[in-house]
Amino acid sequence: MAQILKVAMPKGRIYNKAAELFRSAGLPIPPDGEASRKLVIQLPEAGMEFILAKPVDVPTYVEYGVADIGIVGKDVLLEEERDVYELLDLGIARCRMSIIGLPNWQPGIQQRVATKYPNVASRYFREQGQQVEVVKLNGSIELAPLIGLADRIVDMVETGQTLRDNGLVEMTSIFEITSRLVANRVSYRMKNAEIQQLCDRLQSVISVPKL
Ligand SMILES: Nc1ncnc2c1ncn2[C@@H]1O[C@H](COP(=O)(O)OP(=O)(O)OP(=O)(O)O)[C@@H](O)[C@H]1O
Ligand SMILES: O=P(O)(O)OC[C@H]1O[C@H](OP(=O)(O)OP(=O)(O)O)[C@H](O)[C@@H]1O
Repeated sequence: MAQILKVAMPKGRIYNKAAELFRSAGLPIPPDGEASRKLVIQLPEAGMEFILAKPVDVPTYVEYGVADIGIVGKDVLLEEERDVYELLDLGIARCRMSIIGLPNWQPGIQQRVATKYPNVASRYFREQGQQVEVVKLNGSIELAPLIGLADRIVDMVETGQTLRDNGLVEMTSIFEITSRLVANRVSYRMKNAEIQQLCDRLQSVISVPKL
């Protein structure tokens, strides 16, 4: 008998894009929660349960096995380094992670970088042999160079509008980011048929190659 698949879905900008993908693969998915504050939605007829999570927490729920699978940005996977299987590149919520600064930026003796991604930033600058102090912020990262908190930032660029509106420049793009389907290691074995079936259906409607 098929087992219920618990799916951790990120609230926010990925949700609707993921929901569209699921629907075009013929998989039912609840509306984006605007009408309701319900966080766990059961769809027994589809053999699924959806957990509506904060995006950064999705890999945590999957690693601990309270969700069998989840959808999450590659940026979060790189930052959180949770022990999960990355099964599919869904090709949605495409953007890039970049080093950004003021147009007149010059390397100083003490360099400070602000970001939502302190682990990714520290790794990147270490690999580049650059000594920088990394400051963690939780949003509006572009403020940091404008008001003198940091020389540069590591942040997401999608349309480039936020950079343009704040007179900042993209210096280097370090990763291409898309959303990924991830699985708990035990669930992947115990619910392999269900997970494989979901992957096959999603794979048939996405336009990027299997990882
Ligand atoms: N313009 C963008 N800026 C940031 N992330 C983007 C962008 N476009 C796509 N993404 C992807 O969407 C994911 C979720 O972003 P979203 O803003 O919904 O959540 P969040 O950054 O955790 O915000 P919040 O703290 O408000 O919940 C990111 O992890 C990234 O993979
Ligand atoms: O290139 P763009 O299309 O302008 O998108 C990039 C912006 O979007 C994200 O911010 P978000 O909207 O998530 O707000 P935040 O500052 O609270 O993180 C990101 O941190 C950039 O600021």
